[in-house]
Amino acid sequence: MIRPRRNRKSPAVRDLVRETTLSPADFIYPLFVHDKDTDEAIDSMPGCTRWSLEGLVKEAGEAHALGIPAVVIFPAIAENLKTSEAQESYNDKGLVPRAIQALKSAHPSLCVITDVALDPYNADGHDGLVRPDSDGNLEIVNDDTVAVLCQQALCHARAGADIVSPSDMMDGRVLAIRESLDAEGHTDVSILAYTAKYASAYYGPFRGALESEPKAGDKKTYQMDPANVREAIRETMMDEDEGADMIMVKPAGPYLDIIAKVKESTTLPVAAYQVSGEYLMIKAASQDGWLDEKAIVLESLTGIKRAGASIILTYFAKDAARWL
Ligand SMILES: NCC(=O)CCC(=O)O
Ligand SMILES: [Mg+2]
Repeated sequence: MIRPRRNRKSPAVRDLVRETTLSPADFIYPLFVHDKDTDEAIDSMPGCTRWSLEGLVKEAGEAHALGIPAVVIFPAIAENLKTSEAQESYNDKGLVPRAIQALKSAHPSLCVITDVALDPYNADGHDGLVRPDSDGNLEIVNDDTVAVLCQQALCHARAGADIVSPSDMMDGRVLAIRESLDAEGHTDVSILAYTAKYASAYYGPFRGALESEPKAGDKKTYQMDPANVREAIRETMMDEDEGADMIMVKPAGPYLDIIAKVKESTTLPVAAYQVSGEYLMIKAASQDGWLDEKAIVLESLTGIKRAGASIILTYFAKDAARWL
């Protein structure tokens, strides 16, 4: 008789036949930073912190020592620096360039990734510039935003970023950023594109962390409709053509089918972002022992990797690296 259970009979046999293995080397650790001397717990994301520069460097060092190769930094920008044109997003003396420099000088082998989008800097809380159209309705404009994103990517590259990661979902930004970087000699700076970023309710806790909730409207004219999968393939083909080095699907857990299909349609490395709402659901359910946090975290990350993501952005990166 054919008995599949023979391949499950002992830990040793299960180790031999396992198809998916998680490793700390799969993780990108998202870290929040603010321009204050103290570290602050984030109410909307229990267990996460808005770090001072000093705290950021220490936390990133601990993660790197556990085998995590990369961090991505998200800045909480002071309210008085937010403007309608988001000029602070390309200030060479701004918080992000200083964070990049501090991280790279303390941990030269750590891969430092930056978020390229305007929402932390934009008085309107949108990823792009908000302008009235001819009828007076507010519009998130594409091409003028891309010009600012190029300035922002250059600012990060000058400060020493290894990878810039546009999360804005404007059309044409990957090519424009690639050309801007190359023209200034940053030919080795990579682009990790948020290729299939969905207009998701799972981002709620993150916007609390950065106080970057859109002031008016939603993000549905630029982020993707959760109902669509073929459109993700179209976005993938475009970002590959435009010169992306890696592509990303976001969120991760509720979008495993997207990860799998995107993986089949590209030869680029595929990343997936286990976002703040996914994090919070596991945290909340584990707090009173309703779920076993460690088991759930490792199972959710294994599922994301099995679906096809070889790179996972997760707020659990440091815990998971410790557990593995
Ligand atoms: N551009 C980064 C994000 O929007 C993160 C969303 C989340 O973790 O919910
Ligand atoms: Mg696109």
